[in-house]
Amino acid sequence: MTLACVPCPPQTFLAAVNQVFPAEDNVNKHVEDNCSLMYLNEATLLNNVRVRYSKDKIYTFVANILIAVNPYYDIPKLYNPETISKYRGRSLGTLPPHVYAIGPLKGPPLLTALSPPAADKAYRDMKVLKMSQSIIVSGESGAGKTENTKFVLRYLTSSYGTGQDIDERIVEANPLLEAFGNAKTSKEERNYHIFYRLSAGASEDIRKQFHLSSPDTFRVRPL
Ligand SMILES: Nc1ncnc2c1ncn2[C@@H]1O[C@H](COP(=O)(O)OP(=O)(O)OP(=O)(O)O)[C@@H](O)[C@H]1O
Repeated sequence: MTLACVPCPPQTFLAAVNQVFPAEDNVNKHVEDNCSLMYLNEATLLNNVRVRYSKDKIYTFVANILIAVNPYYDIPKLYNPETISKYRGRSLGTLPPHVYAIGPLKGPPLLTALSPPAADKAYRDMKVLKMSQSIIVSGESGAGKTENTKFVLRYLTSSYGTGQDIDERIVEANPLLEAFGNAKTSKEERNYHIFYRLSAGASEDIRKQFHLSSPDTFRVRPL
């Protein structure tokens, strides 16, 4: 299903009864948490996210999961320092859904889902429960996972950090860490990206030690 950027004009369809689900009369009404929808089904959930997105409200809760729609443009003031301080230490649900609060679709819309609602809750749970916390960020390619992860890092380091540029350092290390997990399996490339980075960037000594040549000359036997 493709979500439109603006609410579509009402249309009439003929459908079998078992394909029809209840919805509120006012299709432009939206709620901050999909669980608060009077009728919860795939269509009402997607409509809620769509209506919110058309108003630049790209974040929506589903209980303690956060859905984010990639806006593909900078929404003014959404991530500025004032917004960061507004969310600091605030319980989940007391402020509108935001990646700073918790744990997130476009062009056609793309969705990223973060669980648990991310940043502030993860930090407070770490302090209170004295346990390491994980934030799961999931979504299709281009959904905004990397961007939202950066927002979370920036939020945590500017709210609770020591003032060093630790967020930049983590963000800069990201492509390198991703290279250990990403591999393309087309005919031209059959290894993890880190291998090509290593063969491209290694000094002469390292190349000799690991028997590496230029990445362009690397071939593996076809499976
Ligand atoms: N919240 C946002 N505000 C503005 N632009 C955004 C936002 N989220 C994503 N984008 C835009 O969408 C692009 C793609 O997002 P991103 O790289 O985070 O996707 P991804 O889910 O990590 O993709 P992949 O899985 O392919 O790495 C970004 O480069 C940025 O231009």
